[in-house]
Amino acid sequence: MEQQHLILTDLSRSFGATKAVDRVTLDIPPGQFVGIIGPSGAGKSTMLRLINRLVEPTGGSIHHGATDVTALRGRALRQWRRDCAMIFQQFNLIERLDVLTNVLTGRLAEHGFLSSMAMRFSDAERAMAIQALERLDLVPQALKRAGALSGGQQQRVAIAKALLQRPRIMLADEPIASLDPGNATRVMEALRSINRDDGLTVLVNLHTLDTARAYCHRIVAMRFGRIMFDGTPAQLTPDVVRDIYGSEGLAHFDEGVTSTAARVPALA
Ligand SMILES: Nc1ncnc2c1ncn2[C@@H]1O[C@H](COP(=O)(O)OP(=O)(O)OP(=O)(O)O)[C@@H](O)[C@H]1O
Repeated sequence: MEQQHLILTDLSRSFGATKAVDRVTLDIPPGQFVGIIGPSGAGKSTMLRLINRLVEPTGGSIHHGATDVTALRGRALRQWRRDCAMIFQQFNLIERLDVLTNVLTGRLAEHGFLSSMAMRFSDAERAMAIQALERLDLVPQALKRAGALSGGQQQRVAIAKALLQRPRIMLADEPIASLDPGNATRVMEALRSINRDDGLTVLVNLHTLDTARAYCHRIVAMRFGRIMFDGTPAQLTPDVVRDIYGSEGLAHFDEGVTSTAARVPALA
């Protein structure tokens, strides 16, 4: 069951004349930690949204094992969205609710309409939520208002909430872009732990090459909607980086192979 590859074949999405994702083909084995890098507007976000069907493709296909993800409808589509949890740069928590309740909302997809409205959760679900908070070092914050937490803590709450879906794939769209380095490290460590300990496949969009190098088994670089590079961190040499970001982008990098925390500017 867990041995299913996620396979994108000629996956495309246009917005008017813009080819946001342009014939992307990727085979992602289960349990891989994949970093997606590339300049602003390269199509990274659209690709993750295509995978969990927040955005519909204009061409190509997505398969998970034998399942044609692009054809899923109704209940099967809802199940797919549970299988691939998504976390966002802006956390997407309900700030006025406490942390524990926010984490429990990760279970709402399993509930009927009425019990969702009443936010009624079982003891087993509460135990799951507390276990997730323990893993993410957030038990002391459990009864605090989510909006009162630091950005890094809020992102860890978002990860705990995502874990309550019991996903098989974790999609993370620039999860550390608005965090300071210390909090960014804790969030990346949390993603690494669920990848290693739970065997979840992780696909994470990143703006910083050094983070991608430090955490990912595989780096996929996009530009103009296309894949420019697909390989290991060691294969991502300065020449390859120049191809991905162009010479303008490269000027922001330390020429050493272990560059850089600089955000790469948009390339026209
Ligand atoms: N809903 C939309 N409507 C119109 N154009 C869109 C939409 N979503 C994305 N695009 C365009 O598609 C292209 C790819 O955008 P996308 O957000 O996927 O890139 P990205 O690599 O994630 O960029 P960033 O790093 O800045 O988030 C861009 O040109 C963007 O303007």
